[in-house]
Amino acid sequence: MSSSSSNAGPRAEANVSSNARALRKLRGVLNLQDFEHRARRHLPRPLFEYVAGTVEDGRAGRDNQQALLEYGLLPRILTDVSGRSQKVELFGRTYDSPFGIAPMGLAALTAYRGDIVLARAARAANIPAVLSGTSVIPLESVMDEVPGTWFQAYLPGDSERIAALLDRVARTGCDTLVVTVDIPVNANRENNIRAGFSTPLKPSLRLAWDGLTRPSWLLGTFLRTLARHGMPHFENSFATRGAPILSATVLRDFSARDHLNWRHFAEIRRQWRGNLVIKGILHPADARLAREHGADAVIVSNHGGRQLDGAISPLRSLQAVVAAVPDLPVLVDSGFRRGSDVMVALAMGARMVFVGRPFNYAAAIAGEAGVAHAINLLREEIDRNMGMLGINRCDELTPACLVPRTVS
Ligand SMILES: Cc1cc2nc3c(=O)[nH]c(=O)nc-3n(C[C@H](O)[C@H](O)[C@H](O)COP(=O)(O)O)c2cc1C
Repeated sequence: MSSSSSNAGPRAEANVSSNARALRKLRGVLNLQDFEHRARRHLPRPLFEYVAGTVEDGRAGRDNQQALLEYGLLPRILTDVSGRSQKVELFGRTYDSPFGIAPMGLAALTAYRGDIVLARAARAANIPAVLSGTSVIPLESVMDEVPGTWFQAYLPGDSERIAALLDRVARTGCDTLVVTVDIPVNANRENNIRAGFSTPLKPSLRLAWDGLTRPSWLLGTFLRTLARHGMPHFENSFATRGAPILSATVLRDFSARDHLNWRHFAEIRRQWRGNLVIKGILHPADARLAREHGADAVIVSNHGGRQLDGAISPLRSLQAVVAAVPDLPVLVDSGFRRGSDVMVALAMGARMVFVGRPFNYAAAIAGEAGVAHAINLLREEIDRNMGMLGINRCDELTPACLVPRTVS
């Protein structure tokens, strides 16, 4: 018997038992919101607050929920919905659902190998996933393991450093670059300060206690990462490796993000040959400028309520953005949790919706099986809702499917 076949038994058994463990953790998780309660119990408080939190008074975050309540769906009946398909086409590729996984920094700190876990689950379900520029796994490793993953960059207003990073990204074979533009200055995340979260994390008794009281995260994510991959660093902010994630002294380099402007974007367009997406637009005029400067798609977003407090929900400007750039795919994120939420956005003209936090929690709680479960839940909700709305395809969703409602 070859050594590989003699190992297959124990390895297969280990996989079965880890799947069984994951399934146990997912029991009772019936929708995307359910992941949050589990994650609160699983993650150390500073990390949970970092993911869950918004900014200042949480107005932008609340408006993401409020705006969704202001639209109802108007079903048609007896239309024969037996041919339902939620596939959508984007950049010449057909995805199996009209949603994807938004970029989230430090995903490998909340879940073991989080960025890879998210990307693998997305690939298995044939939906897009975006690797954050604030990630701690080198983008080369992620792109090697999961080709087709998109990459998101936070760029400084510095042509040389932009060019060097884009060179690096292009060398990985990545075909879709997302440039996030709604973070010219650091947001006022008071909740992070209160919860003891900072980047880099500063070692302290409180942090140690927060970790010790979450042993499954401590052993299964943090210590496992340290043992197998060493101290995580910010790997993908620039062309070269950045600071370690746990450090008493090092400051993250945010330099010159406030210098970034359309001239840089034009340079990016000249250099980047793949699909170019601009993330963090709310104003229709900016969508028009994005198109004029060569963007291939825009993501209408208020960053999940994490940047400008008081910023409107992207849903409030979505239709105006679609009207401003009718020939460009318009994508959207911030606060979408239900299949019906996704459908409201599609009815307003979005091609695809991105979802953040719930996928992060799902990876933290149950790894790839957790993310697959989250994707399936949302996919099934969309499928059911298509049936009940009387449609077979996403492009049948139009403003005629929506009725504004007055919410007191
Ligand atoms: C923990 C966390 C980290 C994030 N990091 C990034 C990032 O590195 N780059 C980025 O463009 N957006 C980042 N975002 C914003 C998301 O891409 C997305 O816009 C937002 O989460 C969508 O809102 P939702 O979480 O309510 O679905 C982050 C969001 C969260 C929750």
